[in-house]
Amino acid sequence: MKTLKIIKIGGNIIDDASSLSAFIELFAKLEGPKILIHGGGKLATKLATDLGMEVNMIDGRRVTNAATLDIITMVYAGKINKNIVVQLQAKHCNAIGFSGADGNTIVSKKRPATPIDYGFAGDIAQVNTAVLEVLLTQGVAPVFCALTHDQNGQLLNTNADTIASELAIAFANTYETELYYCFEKNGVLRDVDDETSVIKHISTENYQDLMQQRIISEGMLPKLLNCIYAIQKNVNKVCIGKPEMLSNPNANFTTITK
Ligand SMILES: Nc1ncnc2c1ncn2[C@@H]1O[C@H](COP(=O)(O)OP(=O)(O)O)[C@@H](O)[C@H]1O
Ligand SMILES: CC(=O)N[C@@H](CCC(=O)OP(=O)(O)O)C(=O)O
Repeated sequence: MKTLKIIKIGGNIIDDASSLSAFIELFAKLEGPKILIHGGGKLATKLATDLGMEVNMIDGRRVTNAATLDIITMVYAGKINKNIVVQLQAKHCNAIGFSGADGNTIVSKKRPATPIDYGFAGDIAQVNTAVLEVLLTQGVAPVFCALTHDQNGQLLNTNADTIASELAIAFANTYETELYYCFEKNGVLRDVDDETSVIKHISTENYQDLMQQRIISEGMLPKLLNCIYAIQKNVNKVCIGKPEMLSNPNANFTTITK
């Protein structure tokens, strides 16, 4: 079976021009089929705040009203997605930008309003891989932003970490899938301010202890839950760390195991 690399980059990499261009260079050089998923929550928060809009995050997830949905559509599907695609083209990596509506690739359901009303937030119901398979076999890299659709005309905000794990799971029958969460830290840290405190292995058995000890908080909460879910659903490899882990297996990063 061929290996498919599914790589997610977070807000702090996107926000920093030199980190982003270093990542783009690394991604462009990766051999074989690959998919990139980007977040951008940080930039959306900044723009919304600059416009005097209230930003409400609960457990690392954004409460998305109609005005917020407009902002994130412009930021995620527009500015960030196109900026990444154009930079990949400059490195001779052919790429195409996607939301879940494009090619009907990711269909989601609006999250129920109870117990917490997240507004226009979508939980993924279906991933359609056919269009993506065609691109992957042509050597084209799909680049996903954090938007899905309900097939009824509504875009929905979906956590980028979740999009990455659901894409990896959807391809797990046809490829050896490797899922990498790249962000600005070395991995999941025992002490968030100490880059040397990387937890090298997290398993489906010990992750709940880490949650209970509050070692995991904010954006790391949905990230780790997505990692655990992916490894349980037969994704072959799941890692969290700096982009260097993509080219250096000896780098310090976190691996999630069954
Ligand atoms: N134990 C931990 N190890 C590393 N980061 C953590 C931990 N707990 C919380 N975090 C926070 O989670 C953030 C990553 O989540 P998030 O802000 O959503 O980033 P991204 O945009 O990369 O997905 C880190 O920047 C860090 O502040
Ligand atoms: C529902 C939800 O929370 N969606 C996220 C989507 C963006 C994202 O995931 O960005 P990062 O990966 O950079 O955090 C949000 O709007 O913040």
